Amino acid sequence: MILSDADILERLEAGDLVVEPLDDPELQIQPASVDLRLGREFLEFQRTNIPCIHPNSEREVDEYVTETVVDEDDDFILHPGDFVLGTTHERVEIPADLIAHVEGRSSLGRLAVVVHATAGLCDPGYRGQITLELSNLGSAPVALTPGMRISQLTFTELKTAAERPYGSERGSKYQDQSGPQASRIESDDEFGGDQLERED
Ligand SMILES: Nc1ccn([C@H]2C[C@H](O)[C@@H](COP(=O)(O)OP(=O)(O)OP(=O)(O)O)O2)c(=O)n1
Repeated sequence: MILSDADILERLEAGDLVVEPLDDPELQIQPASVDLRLGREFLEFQRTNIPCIHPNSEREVDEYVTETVVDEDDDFILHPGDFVLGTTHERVEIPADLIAHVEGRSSLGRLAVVVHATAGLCDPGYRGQITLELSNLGSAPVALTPGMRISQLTFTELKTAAERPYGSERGSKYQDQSGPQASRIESDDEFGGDQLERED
């Protein structure tokens, strides 16, 4: 069951679902979602000198990203074909019996701005700001202003609460993240290993 505006308000008031700061609830709480605003920090991939990213190489991913913090009242220009990581201004706490989905806003979609290129799921138990995978599929640069409503979060009730919510056991490498976080896929091994053993 997807939470409606009344359900969302009830859970926010109960305090187990957290979206903060929620400065303008009347504007931000939509019929069945909460609009989240764009933060000021961005991570951009270098355009040159990247032979190839090896996801499993220790910290290699970090070497190829540079951080930009947009000044107050300034914009971040997202050029056609760009892929950058941004962040929501709000931090969230998702209780063990809900799962949240990061969705785009139609008004930005109509400008060809995508807010999550691939992954849009916030696990039960997740706490932190949400890293946005921003891309511009159009042919004109688009100015993104920190503080603008950039994405919306929907909440779905689980049939039963997660027994091992995000943060409680292995994995959970993005728990309590603040600002945009580059991929930490290289620590997958440490957290259980994704590589299949070779059969000789
Ligand atoms: N666009 C998104 C999507 C998710 N998350 C946060 C909330 C999720 O609960 C957490 C982990 O997401 P995934 O489970 O999709 O990521 P991984 O499987 O790579 O990480 P882990 O191994 O920690 O589960 O990251 C985020 O900040 N931005």
